[in-house]
Amino acid sequence: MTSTVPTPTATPTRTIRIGSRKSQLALVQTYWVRDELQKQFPDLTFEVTTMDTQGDKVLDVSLSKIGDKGLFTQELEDGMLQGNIDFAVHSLKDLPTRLPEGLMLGCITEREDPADALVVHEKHQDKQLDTLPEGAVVGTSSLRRLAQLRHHFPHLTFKDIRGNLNTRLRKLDEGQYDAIILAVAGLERLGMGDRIHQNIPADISLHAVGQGALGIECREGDTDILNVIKALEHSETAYRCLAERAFLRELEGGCQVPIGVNTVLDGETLTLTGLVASLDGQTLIKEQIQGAPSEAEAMGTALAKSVRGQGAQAILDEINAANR
Ligand SMILES: NCc1[nH]cc(CCC(=O)O)c1CC(=O)O
Repeated sequence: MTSTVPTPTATPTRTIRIGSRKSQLALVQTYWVRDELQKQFPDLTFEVTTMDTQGDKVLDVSLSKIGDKGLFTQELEDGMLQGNIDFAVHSLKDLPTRLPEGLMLGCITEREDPADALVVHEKHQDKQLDTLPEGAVVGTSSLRRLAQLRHHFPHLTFKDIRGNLNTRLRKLDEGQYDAIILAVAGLERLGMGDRIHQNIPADISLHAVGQGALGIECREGDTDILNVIKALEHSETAYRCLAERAFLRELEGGCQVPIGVNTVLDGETLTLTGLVASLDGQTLIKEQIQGAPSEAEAMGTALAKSVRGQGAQAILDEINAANR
């Protein structure tokens, strides 16, 4: 007797595995990416895998002391290289400018407001950065924010702060700080935009490279995955962030350094402003370059070389020597 077993002919629907950190902000961002992709690719199945990274585990050490070599990304990157996940969603700001061999930045999504925000304790509701009292304690763990704010507001005292957004807000509300500085984008994404007390203007403090955008990292040359994630690419944000990342890549030597940027894309003209600050806020070296968006990365590199010649190299040498 013969039995006929039907051979499956249709290719099974592929499940695409997305990697994410577990923080509330990371999950909001990752689920946004998943939902947007699901709308565009209804036949694909997406699955989210969460992981703790070094940056989530080590909470008692200042960020500037541990440096930023993939602190928030390495476990996810190992997951991609081992084939356990297909791509990872990051805050672009947390993604190092040099990626491990075999991985690439496959997509940059539309940026939210990249500015920093002042969030104050309720007793300072009527205050702004320039009217906070002498000695008021401002929480930030970013050398970039520290140096620029120290420069403009020498009457303030700065104190390190770590932990996720909710932890930082709790420390502020408990009275451990008079005010803290956070990214506008993170607060907005978590539905806490009402905590933004002052949107810090670019002439006071330039934002971090990639701030406000998401970066999707994948295996180099994984065309199936690239074809999917590219659907979320926002070209204006991508040009701006590629210029910003090239500026940082050319300047950083491993340690966290106070570097700020601003970019504007107006028609076919991309303007990149870059700044390197000394830790004490005494010296700010700031320069600007303009060019075509297709030259974004070359512009970032050229601007970095230019600020180096204007004294940024001495600042970087000093920071690197102190960290050695
Ligand atoms: N390093 C932490 C981090 N990474 C991304 C954001 C906010 C969202 C963004 O900049 O895209 C934050 C928090 C903050 O700086 O306040």
